[in-house]
Amino acid sequence: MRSFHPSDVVRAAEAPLLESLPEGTLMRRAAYGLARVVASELRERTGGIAGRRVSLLVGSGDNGGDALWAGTFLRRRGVSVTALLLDPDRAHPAGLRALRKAGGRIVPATPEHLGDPDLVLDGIVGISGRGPLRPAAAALVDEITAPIIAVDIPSGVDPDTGAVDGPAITAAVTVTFGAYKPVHALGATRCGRVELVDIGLTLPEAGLVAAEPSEIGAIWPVPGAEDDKYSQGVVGVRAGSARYPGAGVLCTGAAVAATSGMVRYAGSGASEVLARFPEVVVSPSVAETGRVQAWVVGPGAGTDDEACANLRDILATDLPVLVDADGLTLLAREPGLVRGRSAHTLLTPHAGEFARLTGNRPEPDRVAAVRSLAADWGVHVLLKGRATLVARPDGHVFVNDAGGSWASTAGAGDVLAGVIGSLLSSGMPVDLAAAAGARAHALAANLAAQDPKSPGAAPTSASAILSRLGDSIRLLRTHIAES
Ligand SMILES: NC(=O)C1=CN([C@@H]2O[C@H](COP(=O)(O)OP(=O)(O)OC[C@H]3O[C@@H](n4cnc5c(N)ncnc54)[C@H](OP(=O)(O)O)[C@@H]3O)[C@@H](O)[C@H]2O)[C@@H](O)CC1
Ligand SMILES: Nc1ncnc2c1ncn2[C@@H]1O[C@H](COP(=O)(O)OP(=O)(O)O)[C@@H](O)[C@H]1O
Ligand SMILES: [K+]
Repeated sequence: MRSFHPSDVVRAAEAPLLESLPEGTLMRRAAYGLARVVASELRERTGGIAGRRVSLLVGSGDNGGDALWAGTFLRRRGVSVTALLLDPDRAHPAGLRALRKAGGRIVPATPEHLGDPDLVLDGIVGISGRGPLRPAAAALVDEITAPIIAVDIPSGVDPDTGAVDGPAITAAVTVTFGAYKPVHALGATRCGRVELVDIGLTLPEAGLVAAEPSEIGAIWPVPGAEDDKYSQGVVGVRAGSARYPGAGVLCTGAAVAATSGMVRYAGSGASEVLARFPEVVVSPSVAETGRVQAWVVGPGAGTDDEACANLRDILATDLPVLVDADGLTLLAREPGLVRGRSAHTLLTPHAGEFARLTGNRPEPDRVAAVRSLAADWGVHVLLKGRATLVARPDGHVFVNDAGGSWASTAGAGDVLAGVIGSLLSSGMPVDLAAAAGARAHALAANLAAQDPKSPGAAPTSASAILSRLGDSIRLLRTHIAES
């Protein structure tokens, strides 16, 4: 698992090292790692290091100190370094002395001093920064055309929530120290590639984690020698309606693709489902559906009296239940239906549905919001988006950065519900099923946007995502062999 630690935890972990090590050791350790990444980026992008130009944006805190020390190390490799000081009287004194001694140029932070660098280092603010870039920094950043390497975090992006509320850095690479911070998962589009430099911190267990592809590949259920269609879990899907038959087809098809057991469909879209997926066992109603080990209820299922009665009946079982879409709209009116269930419930809202359930949108602190709903209702919650979050009632959260936004298309959520439902029926713990499903779904969306015959990517659709699920699971499972 990759762990993400909030800034107060990182600061607390730094404290004993700051006490025990000679002054400046930790910063120079961080800056040395940073300089190595910058040097390799220079080589990769320009073919060399000596004689290349790097500009440093230097703020008033230790983040600026990191940039100044990295500039010092780069000078020793023949790089031409210019430090632009945003607050000259407060720039890190030791870093400033070292860079000056190493032959760096030190200038005020105005656009005319920006020059034409090969790379820019963002040392404006680190984990103590709050709010957007201030006007002088924002004006300078506006003029930059070179790729930016963010020091620790991209300045202007909240380190703990990834929220952006005004001008902020968009980095090609972020080099972070000691620990990944929440922003590196929650604000991935601002961070670019993230490199971690070990500075020797000892950290507590994290409350926000991401599963590695190999870990998901390793737990993905596949049939064994003793298995049959029932032993691997049967999922019941109550989705689709006369108005939205497609939701039933997409959700059921995704459940079929995700695992090898059996899928039962209950609802009025049975003939559409069968036409596309003849392996599904259909029945016209929930009551007439055979035994299942988990239920998915809600995608396109309507909000009429029958849909409501079905939701009640399904939630009255002692089986794990995933509630999505129309099911969430019904639940918002009657939250009591999930309280005190003997089995787990997973709610899978997008931001709008989240607001329907709680009265508030989840931003800007999406992790806190999803934790609070999960704890208050005693359920698991998957909050959709570019960074999908999965919260357990005990506050533990999985994050999955989709690595792209191709899944932002109608019906993609129906596919996600089917995948996770299938995993739930296999007996996988709810948080892992949700996290693994989100990962496979996001990967399938990225694959669907690509074409092996031509480079680049193009808009895709829910049907295409569904058709690439198998490839996505195969890819995740090949990571087991590689790791
Ligand atoms: N501790 C360690 O051992 C190690 C720490 N390390 C490094 O230190 C970094 C943390 O450094 P830090 O705590 O000095 O604060 P940092 O984030 O540089 O700047 C905050 C200052 O900026 C200001 N400011 C605030 N918001 C702003 C805004 N929006 N726009 C502009 N300015 C803003 C605010 O001052 P103000 O102007 O408000 O008085 C505040 O004082 C950390 O991320 C890592 O890079 C590494 O060297 C490893 C070892
Ligand atoms: N900007 C985005 N980047 C990446 N993934 C996204 C983005 N927006 C939505 N998604 C994903 O696409 C799916 C959309 O689900 P949902 O909103 O329920 O759509 P629908 O109801 O049309 O099926 C979810 O898996 C969500 O995480
Ligand atoms: K920074």
